[in-house]
Amino acid sequence: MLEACQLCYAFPPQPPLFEDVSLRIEAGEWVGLSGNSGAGKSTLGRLLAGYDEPTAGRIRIEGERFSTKGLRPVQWLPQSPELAVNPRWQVVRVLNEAWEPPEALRRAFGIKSQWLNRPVRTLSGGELQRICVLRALAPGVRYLIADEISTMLDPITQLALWQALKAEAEKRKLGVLVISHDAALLKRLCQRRYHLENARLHAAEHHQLP
Ligand SMILES: Nc1ncnc2c1ncn2[C@@H]1O[C@H](COP(=O)(O)OP(=O)(O)OP(=O)(O)O)[C@@H](O)[C@H]1O
Repeated sequence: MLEACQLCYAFPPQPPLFEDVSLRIEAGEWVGLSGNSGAGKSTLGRLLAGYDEPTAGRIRIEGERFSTKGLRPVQWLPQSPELAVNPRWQVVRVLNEAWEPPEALRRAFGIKSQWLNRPVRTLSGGELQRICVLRALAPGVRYLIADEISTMLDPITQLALWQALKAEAEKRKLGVLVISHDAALLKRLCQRRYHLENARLHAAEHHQLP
């Protein structure tokens, strides 16, 4: 289980973004996170992945601290994938940075072989997002923070991405935190949902998958 206990965080001199924020994600569980723009969802995602330190509170996997050196067990997938890659690298180098995804998985994520030898900067945002999602599924990764990852995709590609990710996450018992403004998407994908508001996390009503 990925567990965050009583997290506090602020960007001084702004008022605290979080006060006593706690959440847990079980292995294999999909949890939703909503909140108004600026509420702090991405900041929370970065804290969970270990990119920043909370000013108070703790983040543990199975009760243990985890290393943020090398491959992170918690992967944060940001809304803007171009910020997470070296634009001069070829697509294949980015995709294979932590592991070599098999061809069947490349197909499942809609990644075309003809992209592989192109420079990353020549991909569209939606194409690059799929590369980054598959790159993050390296063995050893246990939790994903999917931060608005499908916003830039058309509805059909969006559905295909979530289906591919769902299938792979189930196979590997990955826990996933889906951050989105799309309430219908969160209801469809997530067993439990939280809403971030006024520095606190509120549990939304329980929702069974259809
Ligand atoms: N490095 C920083 N320095 C100062 N303020 C920051 C920094 N990063 C984020 N903020 C501020 O913290 C607040 C929360 O930002 P964050 O990106 O976490 O919000 P969000 O809920 O993900 O928003 P959105 O839905 O618009 O993506 C915002 O008011 C933002 O301007």
